[in-house]
Amino acid sequence: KSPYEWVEKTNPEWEFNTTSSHHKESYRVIAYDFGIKQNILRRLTSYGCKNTVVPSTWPAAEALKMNPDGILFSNGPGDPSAVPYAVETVKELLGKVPVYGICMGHQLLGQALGGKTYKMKFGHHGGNHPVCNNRTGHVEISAQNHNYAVDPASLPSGVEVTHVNLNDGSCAGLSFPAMNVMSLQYHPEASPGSHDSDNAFGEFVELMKRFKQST
Ligand SMILES: NC(=O)CC[C@H](N)C(=O)O
Repeated sequence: KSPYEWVEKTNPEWEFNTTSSHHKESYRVIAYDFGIKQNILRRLTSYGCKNTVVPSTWPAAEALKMNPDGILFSNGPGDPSAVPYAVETVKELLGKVPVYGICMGHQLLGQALGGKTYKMKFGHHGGNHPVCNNRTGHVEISAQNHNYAVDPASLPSGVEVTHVNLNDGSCAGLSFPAMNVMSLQYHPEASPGSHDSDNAFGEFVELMKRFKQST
């Protein structure tokens, strides 16, 4: 119900990505909690971020007063088109600081950028969904758990589909460089894995770094 700090990293015994701790700078992340998975917070912390979790209803203006280097919109259950208050909050934050959406957060970002979401026939559930990372051309095996998706055809120009689910061609990730936006429809933080997309947290750190250097 009120903001709190998160300081726990992935347990060193279970750390699988030896490069995550190479990020020298520490960035301040405000994480909007729509039903947040603790492992998202552990991965952000392992990548050197200092995280404050805020309730889903936290006003955008209050979040900005906390001087974030970046904002995370978390996963969460239910129909993303049924939470217009959250889309409004995301809209207010767009362009102000780098943002990263995971699952529900990705769907809220899609709507805030002008797109629409739809209910999938069966949804994606399980730990073995192949996703094409269009930027690298690599296939990443991913853990997924969603019943709704962003319709790429509804997105305005400038918004890039960065990841595609290879089972059905649906949108699995977005980027809008003009506003320092990145998002994934699935779970890069999945524990026990797959860990193929873990580096997305590193990309978020790089986004925050570039933004900080440019301001
Ligand atoms: N894991 C999630 O965040 C789920 C996203 C969304 N509520 C869906 O079912 O599509």
